[in-house]
Amino acid sequence: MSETKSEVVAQNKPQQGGGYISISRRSSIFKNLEINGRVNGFIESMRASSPTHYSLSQDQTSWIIHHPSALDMFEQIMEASKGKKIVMFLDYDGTLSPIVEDPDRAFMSNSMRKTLMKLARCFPTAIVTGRCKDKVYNFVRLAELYYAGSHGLDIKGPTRTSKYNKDRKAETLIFQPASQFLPMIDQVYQQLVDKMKPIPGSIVEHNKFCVSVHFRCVDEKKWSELAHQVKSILKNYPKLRLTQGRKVLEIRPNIKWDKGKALEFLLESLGLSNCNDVFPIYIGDDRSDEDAFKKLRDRGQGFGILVSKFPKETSASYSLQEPNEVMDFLQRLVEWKKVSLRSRSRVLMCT
Ligand SMILES: O=P(O)(O)OC[C@H]1O[C@H](O[C@H]2O[C@H](CO)[C@@H](O)[C@H](O)[C@H]2O)[C@H](O)[C@@H](O)[C@@H]1O
Repeated sequence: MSETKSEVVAQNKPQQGGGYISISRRSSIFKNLEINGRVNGFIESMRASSPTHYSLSQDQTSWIIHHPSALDMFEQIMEASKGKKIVMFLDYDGTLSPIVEDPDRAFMSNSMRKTLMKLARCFPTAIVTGRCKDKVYNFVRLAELYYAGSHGLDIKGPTRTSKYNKDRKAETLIFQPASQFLPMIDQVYQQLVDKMKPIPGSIVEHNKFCVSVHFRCVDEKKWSELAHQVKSILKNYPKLRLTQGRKVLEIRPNIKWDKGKALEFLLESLGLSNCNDVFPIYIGDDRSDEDAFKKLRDRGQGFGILVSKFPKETSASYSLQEPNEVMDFLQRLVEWKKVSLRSRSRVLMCT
């Protein structure tokens, strides 16, 4: 897939705050783009995809003002949700499980699993991930959740009945808007595996409707070779597109479908799409989650929470620093629900 300069710029500063590069860092990236051309720009963007440090306290302060901690703002958030149906959308890597070097070992803690189980008893809950749906299911192992794998290209409803799907037949909800891409994705996966063999540390992961090329463990000196190889394959597949996540290049079908669309589809499946009283909360850490954050802003419903220790450009309203804080937030939601149910039943008993 040939890439023009403006496309590279667009990847560095995705639409509507989809980028993950701090303001000061971004301007230096733009300078680099102009001086060194598109290869360096792409490499800068790869470097910025998963920052490990941050130094400018000025940006840090403005970040906290504009994206306060969802834990600190818990009461205000709950006040805003009053009388509305909360629906939970959760990304997996970096949100429910900590980022680790080996993608096959990104396990979720047992306490996170218990929290999710309780959460799903209180609110409809979906996992929305770039991973293959079955792989993420093996990590989460909760049949009462909705799963949207491959960036929302592979959606499946709960297989265990819960309060929210008891009227539906198990496994009725299945949606795969890009099934015609399966053979192409298989082909590209094979080619990528071959091309990545000489690059130590690279990992090619088959995510069913998408492919991930990981460079977290690749020496930075080899990044441009890796990017070059990926692009040389993709130029023969104009129906695929290249996006970036945290130290990962993602190859996806070039169709108008993303995590935001998946969120909308799931709300529709729950019969909540046209309700004014729905309050979706989306928690995620990666660039692809921005599509969902933006969707919530556009709908004027609920809000997004970005999981990040570092200031990033985002359409999310609040922040949490890491998966442990996500778990605290989810536990508080469960407690809040219990208390509000108890006080409602007390009111009913008194009337
Ligand atoms: O949408 P997500 O659930 O966030 O999936 C995006 C990618 O997540 C995984 O990679 C990331 O986590 C790995 C394990 O912690 C880490 O090694 C890697 O550097 C991260 O990018 C997953 O393996 C990818 O396939 C997903 O595309």
